[in-house]
Amino acid sequence: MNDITISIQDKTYRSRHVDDRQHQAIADLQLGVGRNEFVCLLGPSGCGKTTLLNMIAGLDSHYQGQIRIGSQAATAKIGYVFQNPRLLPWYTVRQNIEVVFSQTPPAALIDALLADMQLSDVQQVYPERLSLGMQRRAAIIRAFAINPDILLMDEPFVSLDAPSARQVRNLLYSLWQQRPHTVLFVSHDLREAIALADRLIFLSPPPMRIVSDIAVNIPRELRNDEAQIEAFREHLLSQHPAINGLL
Ligand SMILES: Nc1ncnc2c1ncn2[C@@H]1O[C@H](COP(=O)(O)OP(=O)(O)OP(=O)(O)O)[C@@H](O)[C@H]1O
Repeated sequence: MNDITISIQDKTYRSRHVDDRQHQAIADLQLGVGRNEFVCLLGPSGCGKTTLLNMIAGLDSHYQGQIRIGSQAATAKIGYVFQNPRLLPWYTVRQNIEVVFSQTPPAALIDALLADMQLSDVQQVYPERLSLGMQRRAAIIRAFAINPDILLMDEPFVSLDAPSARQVRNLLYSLWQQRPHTVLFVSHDLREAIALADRLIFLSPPPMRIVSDIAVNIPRELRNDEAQIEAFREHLLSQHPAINGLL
């Protein structure tokens, strides 16, 4: 059974300016995501990936179509990790996680997540003193802490150097294996997407549609093995040459 069922007939941005220009961002997009599936969305810059995540998160309801999360869309809990970590500078790392709870924050869970993401030692530090990689890890903890029905991640490793991106990616992957969640993850990096995903969804330039939907069959214990990732990538690109133009 799908955890997310997306059926968008049309998402058009209408300019409020006098010339009333329109931009059709999404047309006829159908996508189902299974429970605890990790799905990566890949497509050219500006194709509409963030637009789609915002629609799933309920931040944008101006479209024709339906997005169903679990059995009842209205009460779904959404965790959203943005491109920018968006930590509050006047709160410590721990307070930035606790702030998402309207009632008493679950201290033991937060302790465990801080340990899993290797941030226990800096939990009382303010974000400006952290590296960008650490800030990203704190943002990931904040999203996991609410135990969301759906976890949306919009290029959460963008602008990290390669070793930091690899470290955060590996920590995220082991966190997700311990605490499975349904994830929609936007990436521009095919190797990163192959290392993380159960499925890769390749998207067209606007109006955005699904071009290819490809299962990644590399066993979980081999996702750290760069040779495996590279071999899968080369095979994928040779079988689906059109994908080259979408990255
Ligand atoms: N509020 C808006 N009004 C008008 N057009 C918009 C608005 N927001 C986004 N767009 C346009 O919709 C298209 C899709 O934008 P979106 O940010 O969703 O793309 P994206 O695939 O996430 O891009 P990137 O990979 O660069 O982050 C772009 O052409 C963008 O200019």
